[in-house]
Amino acid sequence: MSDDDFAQRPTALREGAFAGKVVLVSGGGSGIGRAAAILFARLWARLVLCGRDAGKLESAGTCLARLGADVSTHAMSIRSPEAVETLFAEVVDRHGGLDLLVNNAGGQFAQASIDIRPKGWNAVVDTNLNGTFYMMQAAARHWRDVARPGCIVNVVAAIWRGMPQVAHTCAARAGVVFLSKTVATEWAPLNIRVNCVAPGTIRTEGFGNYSREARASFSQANPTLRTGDAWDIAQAIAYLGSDTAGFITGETLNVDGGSQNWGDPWFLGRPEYFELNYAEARLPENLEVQVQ
Ligand SMILES: CCCCC/C=C/C(=O)SCCNC(=O)CCNC(=O)[C@H](O)C(C)(C)COP(=O)(O)OP(=O)(O)OC[C@H]1O[C@@H](n2cnc3c(N)ncnc32)[C@H](O)[C@@H]1OP(=O)(O)O
Ligand SMILES: NC(=O)C1=CN([C@@H]2O[C@H](COP(=O)(O)OP(=O)(O)OC[C@H]3O[C@@H](n4cnc5c(N)ncnc54)[C@H](OP(=O)(O)O)[C@@H]3O)[C@@H](O)[C@H]2O)C=CC1
Repeated sequence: MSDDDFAQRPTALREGAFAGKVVLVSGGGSGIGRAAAILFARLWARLVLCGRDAGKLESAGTCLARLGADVSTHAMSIRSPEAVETLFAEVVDRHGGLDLLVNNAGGQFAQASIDIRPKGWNAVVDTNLNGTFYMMQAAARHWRDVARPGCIVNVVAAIWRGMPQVAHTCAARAGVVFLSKTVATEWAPLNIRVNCVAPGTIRTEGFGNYSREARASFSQANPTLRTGDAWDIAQAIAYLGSDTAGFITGETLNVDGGSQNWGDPWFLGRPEYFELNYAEARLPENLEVQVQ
């Protein structure tokens, strides 16, 4: 996976689908956000990238400019409501408005929930839930004030069976899913659609935060027995953000290789209690059968 690869991969979306549209991608300097930004550039969007690391943003901005996009980059943290307000003022000033917000910034660290300290819990919830809300609210206020339609796509996670060893992010992402369902209704009169994309295990720079053992479990965490890549998620984001999805709101699209049905990621490695050992597993007496 590389910028060059994403610049050429086939896409189901129509060339020019985002012509004249301004798309803001948070966390656009790396991984899923960067792949999505490349896809939007190929669909002729004008791009705004934000994240904390100015170097990552600059590198992504250079790549997008090479693809012909009009792009601005903004180093800031979505955890600061003031920084979010400033970002939106800069976007309006520089691009004249916004059409699509992609809330992709986020992350977590692996720890057993019994050990998570308040500062760590708050860091994760503040980023993934509160930061996402500040961005959504700022976008909605903008669209309300200028009486223009808008669209939001939030990147969450496939949390549907819980996420052992990352309880903080599971709680925050569940919050975003139900926040999205709620405002999809509240903001429908403003002509704003709100949807989520729930990735399963997606091979990105973010994997570097996890041990080798954890990463090995990620590729075994769904019935396809492989990880997805950032392009899988980028395309889902662009679809939900496009006019083609104009009748979809309050929805969550899972792009997870079927992880809702089978397989578990273990962020710190699988605890002994959950090790599978069919050879030594004993059935209750009345279920023992003779195998020929
Ligand atoms: C559905 C299946 C999913 C499968 C796989 C998923 C993969 C991904 O999501 S990959 C992409 C994600 N990218 C990341 O996760 C980025 C890595 N994480 C972070 O950037 C940060 O940890 C953060 C955003 C979650 C927190 O940011 P920040 O406020 O900068 O946090 P601090 O580093 O200052 O730490 C605050 C506090 O948090 C606790 N803590 C942080 N890291 C750890 C750790 N590795 N282990 C334990 N605790 C940690 C700790 O309490 C920190 O306070 P201090 O002790 O005072 O440092
Ligand atoms: N890869 C996977 O398997 C999965 C990923 N996800 C989620 O998808 C999203 C993208 O992850 P991915 O691309 O894999 O990993 P990355 O770590 O590459 O992306 C996370 C991005 O979020 C940005 N970010 C983090 N905190 C903040 C903040 N406070 N303010 C602004 N930007 C911030 C980072 O930028 P910077 O460092 O510049 O701040 C970074 O670009 C994340 O929300 C992630 O948790 C969900 C499920 C699975």
